[in-house]
Amino acid sequence: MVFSPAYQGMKVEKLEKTIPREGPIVTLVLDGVGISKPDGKDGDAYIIAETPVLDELTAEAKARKLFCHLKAHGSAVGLPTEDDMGNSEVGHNALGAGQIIAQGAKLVNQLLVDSDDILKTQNWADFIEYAAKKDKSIHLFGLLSDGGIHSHFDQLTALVSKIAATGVRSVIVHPLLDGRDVPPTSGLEYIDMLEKLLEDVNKAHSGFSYRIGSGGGRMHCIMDRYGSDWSMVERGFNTMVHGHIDESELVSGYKGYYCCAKAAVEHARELFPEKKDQYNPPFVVVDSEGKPIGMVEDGDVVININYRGDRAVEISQVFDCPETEKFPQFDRSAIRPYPKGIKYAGLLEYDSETKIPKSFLVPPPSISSVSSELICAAGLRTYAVAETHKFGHVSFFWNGNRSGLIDDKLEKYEEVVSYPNSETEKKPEMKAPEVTKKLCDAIRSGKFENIRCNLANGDMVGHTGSLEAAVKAMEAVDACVGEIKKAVEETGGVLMITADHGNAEVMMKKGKPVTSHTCNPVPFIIFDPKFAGEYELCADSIDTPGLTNITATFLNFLGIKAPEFYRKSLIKLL
Ligand SMILES: O=C(O)[C@H](O)COP(=O)(O)O
Ligand SMILES: [Mn+2]
Ligand SMILES: [Mn+2]
Repeated sequence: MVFSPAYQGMKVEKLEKTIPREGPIVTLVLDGVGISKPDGKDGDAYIIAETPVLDELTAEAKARKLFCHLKAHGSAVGLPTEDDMGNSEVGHNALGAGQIIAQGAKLVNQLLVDSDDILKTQNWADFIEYAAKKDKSIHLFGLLSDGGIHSHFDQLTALVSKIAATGVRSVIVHPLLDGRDVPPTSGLEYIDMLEKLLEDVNKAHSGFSYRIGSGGGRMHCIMDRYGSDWSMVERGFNTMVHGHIDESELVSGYKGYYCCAKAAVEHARELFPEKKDQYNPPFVVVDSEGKPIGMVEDGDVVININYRGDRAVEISQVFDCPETEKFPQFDRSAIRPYPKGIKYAGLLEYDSETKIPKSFLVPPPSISSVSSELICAAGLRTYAVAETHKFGHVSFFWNGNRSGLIDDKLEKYEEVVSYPNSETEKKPEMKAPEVTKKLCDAIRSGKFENIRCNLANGDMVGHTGSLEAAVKAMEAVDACVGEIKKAVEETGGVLMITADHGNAEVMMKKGKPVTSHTCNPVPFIIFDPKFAGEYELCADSIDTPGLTNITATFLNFLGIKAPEFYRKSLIKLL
């Protein structure tokens, strides 16, 4: 076996028996396409849509016993509880690593919520005790919900009370409304909970000022990912740091500056009901003289309360860039001079390869010996493709939250530039046809043994809450799967189709639109046109088969034995 120089020494065992196929082994992730309960009440875009290709592939795989359901939420993907829905980060981590990893959510709970261990860390001293000693404000910003995908309200509660106990007198919270991992207009409930939390601290400690300073919708302010729309980051930064709202926001009577968060959100709802929480315009809380009450000042501490990396990396780069350097994406001093000596930390480390952010309160999960390393060590060539919104899913998340290629001689990762987020509902086909074209070219090229692809539609359109758009999304996906099937058939490869978690299969609850993920299982379909009974699906013999079992499966198709610490393969060679 040839070892790539970067992975010399990594132990890769070949399977004794192999499944000889001429074409590549293709893993296709239909992002956010789960299997709903068949009571027809959920507004299941997958069932409602005309999906002849997927229907036929499913029927054929069932007939050959090459179909099963897999668990994609809760403990199967390392989340704290069985009520935690799956998400792209943990789903793609699971698919790439083949192991159940205690995820960031769980690690933060252990250190911050379930114990006082965080108080013993050096960073607690450097950031929180520092603010108490120097009498600086601590700014907490991030996603305000209990969706449990990027952040959790319980963690914010624990953080605020521990900061208060450390003696910090001034805390300013800059919440981003969610409506994507929780019901679309639930934001005010969380604002109320936050106001109560802060008021309780103020009542218990005389001279303390814990307040909401500014905010906005997560898909309009700050939480961009993969460089898709830096203007979101700039907008959120100016709102939070400089207490400034751009004039373009001040339309139809929207004022931008309000006496409290609740007044701001209520007014935005009245004027722009279609925006819901995700796209809520930015707001700044001002005093009776119209002065922002919570701008970031010299020497203040700024903490990102999100633990998940993809949508936290860009804003972290803004704060990590030294104040003496020009930040390449936008001018941090456009509104007023950028405050000096800001101390920035993430709740977690978001990218452990590029070390973003430079400081963090909780060490991230360590995800090692991922399948990409083994495949490179075996000298096999890999192609990965997705559109921008999901590009980091097939690269960064797949490889254990590390950016970049594992081996540039053996791997090629391609991104198809997405339409902006705001176009998703209007263009439910998204860039799936372009992604599919690249994928089929790669399948036919004969240059890759291993291929993976993510089609974003089920998830991204699912998050809009529009059943009609989600049905169109599923139909677009189906047409793409038809093309992919043809290319696999022509080349004599194998296609595995699955999803990272549910979303599009539940677009309604009690007649109301649903935008969030689900706890449903996901499909696993093997399409192997040259199948001659050399193996069988053995999901039944595995205790709770889940996403992590797919990794050993594609390794086996590639002729590689999965390491002992991987979860079992879904196929048994006969
Ligand atoms: O970031 C998002 O878009 C959602 O919160 C979660 O969706 P994802 O896990 O599918 O990316
Ligand atoms: Mn996803
Ligand atoms: Mn999603």
